[in-house]
Amino acid sequence: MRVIELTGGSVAIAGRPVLRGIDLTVEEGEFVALLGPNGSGKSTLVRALTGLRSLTGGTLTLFGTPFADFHDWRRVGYVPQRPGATAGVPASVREVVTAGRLTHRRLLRRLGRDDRAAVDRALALVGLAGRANDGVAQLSGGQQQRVLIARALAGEPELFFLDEPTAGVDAANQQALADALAALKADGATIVLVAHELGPLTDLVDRAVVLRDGRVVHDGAVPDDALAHAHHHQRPAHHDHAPHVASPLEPRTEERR
Ligand SMILES: Nc1ncnc2c1ncn2[C@@H]1O[C@H](COP(=O)(O)OP(=O)(O)OP(=O)(O)O)[C@@H](O)[C@H]1O
Repeated sequence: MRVIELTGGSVAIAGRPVLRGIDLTVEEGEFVALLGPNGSGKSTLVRALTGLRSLTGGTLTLFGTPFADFHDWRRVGYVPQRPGATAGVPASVREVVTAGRLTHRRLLRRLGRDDRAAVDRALALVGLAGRANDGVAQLSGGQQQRVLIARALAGEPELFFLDEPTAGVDAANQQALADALAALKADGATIVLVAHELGPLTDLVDRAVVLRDGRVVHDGAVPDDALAHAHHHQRPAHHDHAPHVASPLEPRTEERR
């Protein structure tokens, strides 16, 4: 099944073209790496694919459904860019991860056995089962990133977007992430991941799509320069104002509005 089909996808921000006619198809079970220099449009593409940013041109179908008719966001998980989003939040690791179940619960229904099992599985997948009752603020940046990944995993997504989950994350945490994504992939999930260098994720990647200046300049094997060595990665200022991660306790549905 074709999970993502974007044809001629364009986005302009404040009149400036940021994505210019992107064609991208992703099949069920594929692991696609989105690569490209700073400002090439990777995050904007992920936001467009998750409905956080409207396309100004082109057509998009998700799971074979035209975007305008697609409402099954429970099937989609998203881990935004911006490590440290959990810093200073007085919540336990388990509480943050449990927030990932909100779209599965009816309003005011208490957590059920399925919810708790999914939370436990997600915590185990990212290797944080032993830290469930610790405050998130006590964890390192890399571990906090894993908490956000576990929160998205708790929703048991079939299509999973991660925006630079390895940026600024140490080797041990990168390996933990690679293990979690390998397990998710083995379960048949479709994964789209933004990265600068792939490091321990390299072997999981089926296809690399490279953006430059809002266009796809490569779609195929992973290019050599993306394999391991670090690029100097300057985070542009606009990421400090990312509108969609006000709090890790915010339900995913609200992140999408
Ligand atoms: N909210 C915004 N307001 C204004 N310009 C924006 C906004 N979001 C993105 N842009 C611009 O769109 C272009 C693409 O940005 P985007 O974040 O998608 O690139 P990226 O490839 O993800 O870069 P990075 O690797 O730095 O995250 C950049 O020139 C950026 O400045």
